[in-house]
Amino acid sequence: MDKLPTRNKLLHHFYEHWRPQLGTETIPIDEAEGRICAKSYQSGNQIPLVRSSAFDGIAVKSASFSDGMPDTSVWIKDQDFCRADTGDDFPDEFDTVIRIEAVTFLPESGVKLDLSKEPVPGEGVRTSGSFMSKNDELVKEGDILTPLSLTSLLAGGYTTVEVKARPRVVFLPTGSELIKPGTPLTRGKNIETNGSLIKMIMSKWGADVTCLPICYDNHDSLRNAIFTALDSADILIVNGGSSKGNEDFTVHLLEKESSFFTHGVRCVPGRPAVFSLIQDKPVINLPGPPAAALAVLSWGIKDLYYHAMGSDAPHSYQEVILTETVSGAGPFDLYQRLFLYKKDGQIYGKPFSMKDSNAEVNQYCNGYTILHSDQSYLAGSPILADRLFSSVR
Ligand SMILES: Nc1nc2c(c(=O)[nH]1)N[C@H]1C(S)=C(S)[C@@H](COP(=O)(O)OP(=O)(O)OC[C@H]3O[C@@H](n4cnc5c(N)ncnc54)[C@H](O)[C@@H]3O)O[C@H]1N2
Ligand code: MOO
Repeated sequence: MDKLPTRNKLLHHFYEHWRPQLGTETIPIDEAEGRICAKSYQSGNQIPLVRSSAFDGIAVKSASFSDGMPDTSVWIKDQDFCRADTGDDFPDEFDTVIRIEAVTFLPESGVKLDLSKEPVPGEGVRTSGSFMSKNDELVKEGDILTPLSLTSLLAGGYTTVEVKARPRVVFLPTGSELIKPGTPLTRGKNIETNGSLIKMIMSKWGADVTCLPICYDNHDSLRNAIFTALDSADILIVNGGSSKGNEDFTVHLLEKESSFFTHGVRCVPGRPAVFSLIQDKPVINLPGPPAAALAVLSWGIKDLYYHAMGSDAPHSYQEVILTETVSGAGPFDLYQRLFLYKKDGQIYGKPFSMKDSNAEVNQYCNGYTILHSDQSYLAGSPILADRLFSSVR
């Protein structure tokens, strides 16, 4: 068991053998939030192009102040000064801006300035390129595009952006005991729920997810289903049949058909997960139990999904206080589901235990942490948690 690779080693080893080959597409910037940028972009614009006022005020000639404070009561608008509000350009004969709060406009003409000292040339002026310079780097290949970085692209002169294609994820549930949701439960049957879990979570990452009909435990049908699925998949997830059961065909089939194959990870639940490559595409055998499927999805498939697009998986890590002591899982790391909640300004993580029903776990679980092998974690100690879906209340 100790020989099983850690999560990091497993993924690292997998990435050494896998060269993702996703295409790209060019889309409108307003539709690109969360997508992965396919190339670097530099600004085509210099903003402001010449200069602009840093605040609401009047633009003046600094030379007027070279011999001390001038008699501004005789100033003529648009000759000795002009209005220049925040972001405004102004004529070249002016070079300095005075805040409007220091200016009183006199009834006839002229102004009264309430200044403690003469303005320095260039004061109150944003210089050319001070907001954005031509050729400033805006985004890099592999960046996850955010509303902010996308506004930089707009300012830099772009209206579309080239992004990595959304990976096509195909989910193949296997197991003769499985029935479609909505089918009345009968003895020995179990409702297929992992497909919806994968679809809901991965769609949020931007994946294009297709869930196939349940494939019953039959070697030839499973083989057919896998190869048909590969025609339209960039990533294939085969669920169930990962362990040692009589009908656990998946693991053997993948071992036989793959160019790269690794079975097992030093983390529970999810220990018998398979990461393999067929036709240079990742084929993951996700263990059937829903807790195992969630664990492998969180640390493994998410990483791999973003790696396919040349990016790193985003996480919402946060230090929280563990509310109950948890002993680890011996030589295995433990994927510990948590209920994250806020009390008196502090965020806590309540670990679920084997005693908690699935209904209770699924009702409250909104995060997880991974506890290291051979360690106990005491109630009251800080741990690093990652959010799963909903925000913490
Ligand atoms: N003798 C041993 N038994 C088991 C071992 C072992 O080492 N020796 N490993 C255990 C571990 S750990 C895990 S994890 C599971 C792995 O199970 P499989 O991946 O082989 O999955 P199945 O046997 O097909 O199903 C297990 C369980 O999960 C339910 N399931 C399957 N698919 C779905 C789905 N899409 N949605 C909801 N639930 C699903 C299935 O009905 C079973 O109840 O093996 C242990 N056994
Ligand atoms: O690794 Mo398995 O039951 O512990 O998911």
